[in-house]
Amino acid sequence: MAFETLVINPGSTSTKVAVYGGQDQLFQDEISHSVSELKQYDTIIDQFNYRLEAILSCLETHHYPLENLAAVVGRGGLLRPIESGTYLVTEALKNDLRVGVSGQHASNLGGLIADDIAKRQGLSAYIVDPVVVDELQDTARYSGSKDFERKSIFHALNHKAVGRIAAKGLRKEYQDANFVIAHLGGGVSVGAHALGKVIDVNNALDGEGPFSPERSGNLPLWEFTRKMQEVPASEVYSQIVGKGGLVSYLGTNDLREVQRMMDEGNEVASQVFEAMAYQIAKEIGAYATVLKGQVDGIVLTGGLARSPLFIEKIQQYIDWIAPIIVVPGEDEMGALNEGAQRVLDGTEEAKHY
Ligand SMILES: Nc1ncnc2c1ncn2[C@@H]1O[C@H](COP(=O)(O)OP(=O)(O)OP(=O)(O)O)[C@@H](O)[C@H]1O
Ligand SMILES: CCCC(=O)O
Repeated sequence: MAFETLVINPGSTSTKVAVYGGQDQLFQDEISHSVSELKQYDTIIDQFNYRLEAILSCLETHHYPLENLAAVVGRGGLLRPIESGTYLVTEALKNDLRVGVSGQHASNLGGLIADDIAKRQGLSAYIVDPVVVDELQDTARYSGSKDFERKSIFHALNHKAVGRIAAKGLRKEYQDANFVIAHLGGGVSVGAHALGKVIDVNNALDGEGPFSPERSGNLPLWEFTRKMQEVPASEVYSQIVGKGGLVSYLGTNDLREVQRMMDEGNEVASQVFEAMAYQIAKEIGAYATVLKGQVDGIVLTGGLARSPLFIEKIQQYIDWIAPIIVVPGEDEMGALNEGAQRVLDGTEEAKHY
């Protein structure tokens, strides 16, 4: 039996909506939210009704009857640290999404909107592998100061999905293999996957790891602290997430644009391109060390992995470590659906937050 699911993925400037029948996507839409529309709302949670109405009208445009649904699944959110899996949306989970217990993120709306639509049909709502999936080994939690503990915040949904794809390619189960997985998107997260657990990963929302299209990654801390005393508090975080990386060096978060600059002979663009590949490769080497060299494969995924030139640059540093598997782009919608399908068909039990 093919269960139909509604999948909701709120991002910072768009909401993706899709309906699946079993593994097949019946349709997908991306609703764009202009800066001026979003400016009306003080917080992400204040956008709830606006985004909900947009999703409902998208479903109407497709003449999709909500009665056909077996479940609704949303991307979520900055919750408390939890283990990987598909979670039933409960009151406790909704409450933590609303208050932003670990911070504000567009995906906090995923579970809340999924639950609202599910309730209308008397169905359950789920979230799958939110960004706070935490499987860190204890040694990885040390930051170097007793006042700060390292946190696991990364592109868990895509990491886990491509981990399963890579394992299948090696005719193994994900939980029987070791991978270094690098999600290369607007932000970058590189994780050590040991027998199905991400035992260490750079916190992609807090200035750890390599620089990326819009994030700074590690910075010289003392210099940063001094410099940031000169700017308003609201500006400080955006220097790490949003205005860092390619945006800071070249004024764009688009690697394709950077490659156009390089084609026109822009030397700075070429150097920044090289440096981003270098930092990512260095991080991959570090995580291979976390796995003590026992690496079945290195997976390169996300939007940047669509660039053969960028992949080639990284590859030249790391191809001695383990076979490289490139899974370009990401399929968060498919991964959310699969998480819900595993619960609907009884392969997995939904976890409770
Ligand atoms: N064909 C391509 N060639 C080169 N770069 C590409 C290509 N397609 C996408 N990119 C780059 O990938 C980056 C965006 O990746 P992606 O779409 O995975 O990120 P995102 O979803 O916005 O952010 P995140 O993954 O951090 O949530 C941009 O820099 C974009 O220019
Ligand atoms: C940290 C994972 C999510 C994001 O990049 O926004």
